[in-house]
Amino acid sequence: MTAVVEAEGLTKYYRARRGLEDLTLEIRPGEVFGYLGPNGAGKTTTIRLLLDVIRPTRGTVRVLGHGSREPAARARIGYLPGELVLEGREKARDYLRFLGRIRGGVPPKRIEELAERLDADLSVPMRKLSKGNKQKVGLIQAFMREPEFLILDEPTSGLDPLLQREFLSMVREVRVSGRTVLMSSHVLAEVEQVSDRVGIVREGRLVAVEDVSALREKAVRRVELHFDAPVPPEAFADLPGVRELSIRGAALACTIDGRPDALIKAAAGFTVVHLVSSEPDLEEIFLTYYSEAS
Ligand SMILES: Nc1ncnc2c1ncn2[C@@H]1O[C@H](COP(=O)(O)OP(=O)(O)OP(=O)(O)O)[C@@H](O)[C@H]1O
Repeated sequence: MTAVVEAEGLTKYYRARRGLEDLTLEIRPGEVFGYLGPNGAGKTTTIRLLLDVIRPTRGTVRVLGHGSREPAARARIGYLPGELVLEGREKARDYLRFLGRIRGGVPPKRIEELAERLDADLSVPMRKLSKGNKQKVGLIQAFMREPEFLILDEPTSGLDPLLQREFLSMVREVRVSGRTVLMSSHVLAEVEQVSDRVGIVREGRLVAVEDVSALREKAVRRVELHFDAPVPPEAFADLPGVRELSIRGAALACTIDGRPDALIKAAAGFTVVHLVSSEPDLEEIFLTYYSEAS
């Protein structure tokens, strides 16, 4: 099967400033690929190169089997830009219907269905849309044609948590229908819920590509356990993967590298009344990769 994205040594400099350095990456048909990195890492640069909005300094990229300069792939892609410009007096509904017509006949009903799911107000003139509503209009135009390949740049920015969940279920539906998604984000927690694989980009370089399950195992987490009575520190000494252990009476706190299995088995000998496990922080995962690289 042809890869949906095939990038080879893809590099972009904005004059002397590095946007992206030597990206080699394959995105497979039918997968949700999460593209993670902090602000300025090079995510938007990558996406713009895929879409031929900007041209590479070096390297090549093929999208849906076409070179990035051939327009053939564009009609098969749904795209949500990171900074969507929507202006004018036209109502959002009219704008979407217009886009639907020029992009091969999207039934108005489909636009209304998506608007309802995302709780978007389409009766507002574009220039008066709130940030959240703008993002919803952007999502509707990206999803409405049911494209083969969806490229979403920071899709949840400006959406409240309930709508973020709705959005994630829309992504899952795209995946179930066998289509492909590339989604950039700086929030690991949302990406890991829907992605098959994630790429981590930092300072213009792809530092890792991992199956989400493998990434979770590698992640560092802070864990707290509270017991019904003080526990003996010896019971928790030298557990594999457990670091920065502190035990004060009935409360235990530590950091876990990877699997929490050893800690859970040790704790099972006592009565646990409360457990707090923080979501792994993206920054901490980067640190895991840095320590591996050095
Ligand atoms: N048009 C441009 N001119 C000059 N430098 C640019 C331009 N666009 C991006 N850059 C620089 O390239 C680097 C990568 O930026 P990019 O926008 O790709 O990052 P990002 O990961 O998408 O971050 P964000 O989430 O903030 O958009 C940054 O250092 C940025 O300042």
